[in-house]
Amino acid sequence: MLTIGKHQFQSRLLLGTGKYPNFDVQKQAVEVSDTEILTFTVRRMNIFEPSQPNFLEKLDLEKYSLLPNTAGAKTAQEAVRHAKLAKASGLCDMIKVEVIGCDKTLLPDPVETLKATEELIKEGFTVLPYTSDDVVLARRLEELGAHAIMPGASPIGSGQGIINPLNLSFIIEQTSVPVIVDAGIGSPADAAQAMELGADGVLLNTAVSAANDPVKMAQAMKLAIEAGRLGYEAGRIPKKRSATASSPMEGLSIG
Ligand SMILES: CC(=O)[C@@H](O)[C@H](O)COP(=O)(O)O
Repeated sequence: MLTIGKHQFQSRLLLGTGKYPNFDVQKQAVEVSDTEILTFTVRRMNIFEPSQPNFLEKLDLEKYSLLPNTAGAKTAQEAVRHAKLAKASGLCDMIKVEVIGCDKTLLPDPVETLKATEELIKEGFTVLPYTSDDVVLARRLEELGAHAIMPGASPIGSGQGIINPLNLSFIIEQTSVPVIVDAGIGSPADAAQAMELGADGVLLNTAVSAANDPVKMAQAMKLAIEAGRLGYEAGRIPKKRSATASSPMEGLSIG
C-alpha cells in the first residue's frame, strides 16, 4: 500500500500522460499499467474547458487519481498559481511541484521548489515536490511537511536511469514520507533498481510513451516495479568477494 497524505494506493507506479503516439495507445498503456495515479501538466489543462481538445479524453477519469503538475513554472509564484488553478477545478488536492531552474537540464530550482512547497502546504494541498537527488534538500522538504519526496533518477526525458544510487539510498533511509523516484527512468531495470533500493514508488512518462511499443512497455514497468518491491521486501543477499557453493557438499554419502 502506498500512502500519500490521506490518499492510499495499491499501485506504486505513477504514470505521465504526455507524448503518446495517439490517445488510443495512451488509453491502452494506462490500462495495462494498472496505475492509479496519472500526472498531467496544469498548463495543458484543456480538460476543464469543454470547447478545447482534451488530451485525456479517452481515459475514464473516474478510475484514477489525478496528480496535476506545475511543469513550465519557473518561480514559486507561478507554481502556486498553477496549483490553485488545478484545485479550483475540484479534481484532487494533490499537486506535484515542479519548478524548473535550468532549461538545458530541466533540473529543479531548489529555492523556488522550497518556497512553493511551503506555500502550498499552508494552503492545504497534498504536496509532492519534484527535486534533484540532493540529500539535504530532500530533508528540508520533508521538514516543511511535504507529503512525498520525488527525487529525479536523472534529467527528465533522458532515460539515463539512476545516476546516483548512493544519494537516492541516503534519501530513502532518512525519509519518513514516501519517496517516489521521478524522471529519467529509461527501462524496466531502472524502475526495478529504484524499488530494490527501497523507493516507495516510481513516476515515469517518456520510457513508456516513447517506447516502440508503449503498451508492452507499460506492462513491463508495472511488473518491474512489483518485482523490485518484492525483492526489496525479501531482502537481497550480501555481495561476497569469493564463491560459496550453491549445493553444500558436507554429509553426502557418495564420495
Ligand atoms: C510527466 C512528468 O511529470 C515528468 O516531468 C516526469 O518527471 C517524468 O519524467 P520522464 O519522462 O523522464 O519519465
